[in-house]
Amino acid sequence: MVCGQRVFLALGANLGDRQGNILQALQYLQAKLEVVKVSSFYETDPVGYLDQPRFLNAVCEVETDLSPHDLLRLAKWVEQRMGRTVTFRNGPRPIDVDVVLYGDTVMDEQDLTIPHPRMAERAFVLVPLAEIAPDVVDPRSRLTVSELAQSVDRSGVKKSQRCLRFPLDRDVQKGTPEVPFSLGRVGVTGLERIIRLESDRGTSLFYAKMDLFADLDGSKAGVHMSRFSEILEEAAEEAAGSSAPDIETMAERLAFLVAERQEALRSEVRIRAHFPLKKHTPISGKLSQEIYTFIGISACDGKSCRTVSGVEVDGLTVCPCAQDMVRSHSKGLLVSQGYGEDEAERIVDLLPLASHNQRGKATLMIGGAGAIKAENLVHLAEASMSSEIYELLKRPDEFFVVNKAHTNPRFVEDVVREMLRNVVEVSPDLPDDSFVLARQENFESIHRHNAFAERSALLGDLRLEMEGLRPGRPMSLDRWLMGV
Ligand SMILES: Nc1ncnc2c1ncn2[C@@H]1O[C@H](COP(=O)(O)OP(=O)(O)OP(=O)(O)O)[C@@H](O)[C@H]1O
Ligand SMILES: Nc1nc2c(c(=O)[nH]1)N=C(CO)CN2
Repeated sequence: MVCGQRVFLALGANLGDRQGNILQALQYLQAKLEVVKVSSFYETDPVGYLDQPRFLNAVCEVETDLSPHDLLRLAKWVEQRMGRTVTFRNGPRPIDVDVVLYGDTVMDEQDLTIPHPRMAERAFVLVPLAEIAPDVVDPRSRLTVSELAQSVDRSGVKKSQRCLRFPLDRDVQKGTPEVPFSLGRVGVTGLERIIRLESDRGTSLFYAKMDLFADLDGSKAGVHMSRFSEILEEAAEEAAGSSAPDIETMAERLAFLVAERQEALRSEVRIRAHFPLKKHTPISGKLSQEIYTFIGISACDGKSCRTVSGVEVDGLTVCPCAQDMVRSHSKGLLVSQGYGEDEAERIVDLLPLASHNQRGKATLMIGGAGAIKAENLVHLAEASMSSEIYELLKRPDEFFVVNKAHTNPRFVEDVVREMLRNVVEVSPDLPDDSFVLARQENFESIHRHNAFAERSALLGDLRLEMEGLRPGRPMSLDRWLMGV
């Protein structure tokens, strides 16, 4: 096929589930070509042989490498696959697929004529065709489709809504709920989207997973779940279509939209996306690309939002406990070999000591006005583990990582405390009511289970606690988002 050819097929059905048949035919066609546009469906009076049920007609534009004959073969296969039997010309059928236009090709062969020989007289072809391709020129008459459509009687062709009719004697959702509880979060989870965010390289596309929720009043049973997710989908489309400066701003925009569309008192949006950041390896200075998970969470009451930015970062942790046992053991060995106590102590202080180590996942989130950006949080979280890790490590880099990790043995608790300290120390300018969450999960190498630690609190409380001025007060992410 010559590139840029516009190819159009006409579809018609007047037996069985006509709408279902056209949709099914479109699905079968896509086994071998790409359907790029489909017209509305039209209810049409039968033409040619009149004593038969009314037709449903549509036209689609397709993109294909198939030759005209292969396209005809595909059309015939679809007709036969859908149970069309040989009847008579213009007779009733579950589906008819005709090749209407194939670019500017004009051909007259025994089994194939292009443009379709009766196209110019058929309103049931021209009206849907004019809807999706008014300016396309019929290479035989040199008239545009819209001109051809003007010159036929269109009275027997009526646009029809695609619908599924079924007897609806009551609308369950319209009643009051049987149990009048209000619900905190109703919505969709795991919605996958490509989002646009501004990065240092301009606007980039990122793969993201989102959860979108609105609260639901106890008197409101009237929300159809499908309608609900439809609105959320629409809101997600709208907000995901335009770029945002960062993931938390994207979450905030979506939260506003959801609250507005759902007329909800409260909405909540959570987004996670994978971000590539460039890092230099520690010794050889090679550039490597590291993938981090950025998190944006926002809760909105229709007027204002509470927004959190966060990161999930992989790193390395070395177990202090096992290292301490290795130390005692090594010292004992030295003493048994005739070294004095003090000397043995100095030697084990000097030499690197083995321990078990594992990959760990640090999560660090900050919420509130002027919060630290996810890109910066990455470094605070990485610096809190025994060592950061790299995708690319030349041998001196590898030694650096192993040595650094064994010089900084840390339990999960240590990592969380380090993160909290880092946040408190680097952000003296953030308000006391900022939210901080630090979490560490270690995928233990000597167990099948993981080790876990977490703390979340208001920054002001962490400041006092670090000074020893007040015992720890917890604040959960959910409560902070709720403004409780
Ligand atoms: N452009 C075309 N698209 C589809 N079939 C075509 C075309 N040109 C010629 N034909 C030939 O017409 C034959 C009959 O087609 P089909 O069974 O669809 O006829 P019909 O739907 O009863 O009437 P009509 O061709 O007027 O729509 C096909 O087997 C095919 O070889
Ligand atoms: N309204 C309408 N009439 C027809 C149709 C059709 O698709 N719609 N197809 C025919 C044979 O191709 C004959 N007559």
